[in-house]
Amino acid sequence: MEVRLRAAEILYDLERREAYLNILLRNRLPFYDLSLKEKHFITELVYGVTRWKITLDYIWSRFVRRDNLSLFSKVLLRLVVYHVYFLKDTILPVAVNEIVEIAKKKVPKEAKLINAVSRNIIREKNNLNLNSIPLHIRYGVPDFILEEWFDYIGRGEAVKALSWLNRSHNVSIRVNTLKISKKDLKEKLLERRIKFKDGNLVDQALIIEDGFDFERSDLFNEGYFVIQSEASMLPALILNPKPGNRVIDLCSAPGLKSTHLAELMKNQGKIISVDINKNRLRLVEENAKRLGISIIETFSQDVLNLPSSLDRSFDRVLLDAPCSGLGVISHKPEIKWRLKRDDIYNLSEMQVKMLERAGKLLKREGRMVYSTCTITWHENESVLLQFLQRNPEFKLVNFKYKGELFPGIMKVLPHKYNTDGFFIALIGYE
Ligand SMILES: C[S@@+](CC[C@H](N)C(=O)[O-])C[C@H]1O[C@@H](n2cnc3c(N)ncnc32)[C@H](O)[C@@H]1O
Repeated sequence: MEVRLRAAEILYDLERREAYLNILLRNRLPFYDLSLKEKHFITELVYGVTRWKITLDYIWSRFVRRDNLSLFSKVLLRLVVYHVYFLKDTILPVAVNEIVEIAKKKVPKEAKLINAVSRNIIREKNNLNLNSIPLHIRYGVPDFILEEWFDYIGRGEAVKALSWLNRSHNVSIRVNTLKISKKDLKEKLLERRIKFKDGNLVDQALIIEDGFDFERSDLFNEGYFVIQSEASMLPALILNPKPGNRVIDLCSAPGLKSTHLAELMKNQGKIISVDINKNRLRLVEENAKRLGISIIETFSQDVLNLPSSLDRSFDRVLLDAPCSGLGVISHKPEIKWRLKRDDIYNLSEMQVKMLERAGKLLKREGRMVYSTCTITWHENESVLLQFLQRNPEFKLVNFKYKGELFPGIMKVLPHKYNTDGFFIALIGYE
């Protein structure tokens, strides 16, 4: 019973405290007296239920008339539906009995109802008319996100992207070539019987194929790698800084891209890593230290309030803007339920202002990258268009990546490149 109880507690806290799923798991799993297999099952349950929340709610609520059910009971009913429709290898009566036992302990007044509803869900499981379910509920996203994606990338691509984003994928790492070669890191992984393969998109990336307690490993502590999706490695590669450059990374925490820039610069030159959040900026410092990087200087500041003394003084500017994060919902599925339609428009307005400030920092011959980890027109192309219209001295700069020519913009759709969704634009002076 403990596995399902822990999963229910995590799901309850995720919603009640607006917490983050990966952080809840990282903080709690090590303290459960459970096998690795059981911990994997907790992870599967909490990710699955969070991804499909809207679909699970749609199904159980057809059997419940009252609308004042406690959050914990809702979580338990989501778990029941998830077992019924999404898990192949479960003995349903055992799972449901356990969930009812949890209900008796945690929500005794609603336990009878949970029991009755669960039996009804199981009895009716083959009578669900898929065609009657609204599309966004079938694909497990809020309606406005599906509308946005149908408009932005077309129906076919949107459905493929969602199918990719609604699953778990192997984690990738970026080899820190300041400390170790890719070949030597591969040998060390092999010695530890950790399965991996080469990245799909980035030479410096390795994809880890089975469970590996990354942050507790000696290889991580030695600073041999960074945990980073391949898509997130592209902005630094496309910005292509040179050793000795003066670089500014405007929204830098926790420092994945700042440290990547430093590595590409062979730890020579200067990087100013700005972030509005002081606590998160500390993570940049910790990461730089672990990775053996000495050219990063952190600066806690709102991008919009950067002093004019910095203007026109950087060879490279990176604006990895705060965004709605819809490209990373495969590993942060809670994001999609917290986002509101207006958030996208508000973010877009802020991103345009940030990009205008960023442009002023660039030297005449310099290059700037605007990137987001999201898939919305308003936060990507629309921001660029507004910026270029208001600042005609700038243009998009064509670039090549792995032999392919990109017209200033690389739109990484997750299913096409088998990595997070990302948007990267390279900008320079006319
Ligand atoms: C997408 S994350 C950056 C990830 C980072 N580039 C990396 O690769 O590790 C966005 C960051 O922007 C910061 N941020 C948000 N608004 C800001 C502002 N007005 N000025 C500076 N930083 C800001 C947030 O604190 C957050 O750390």
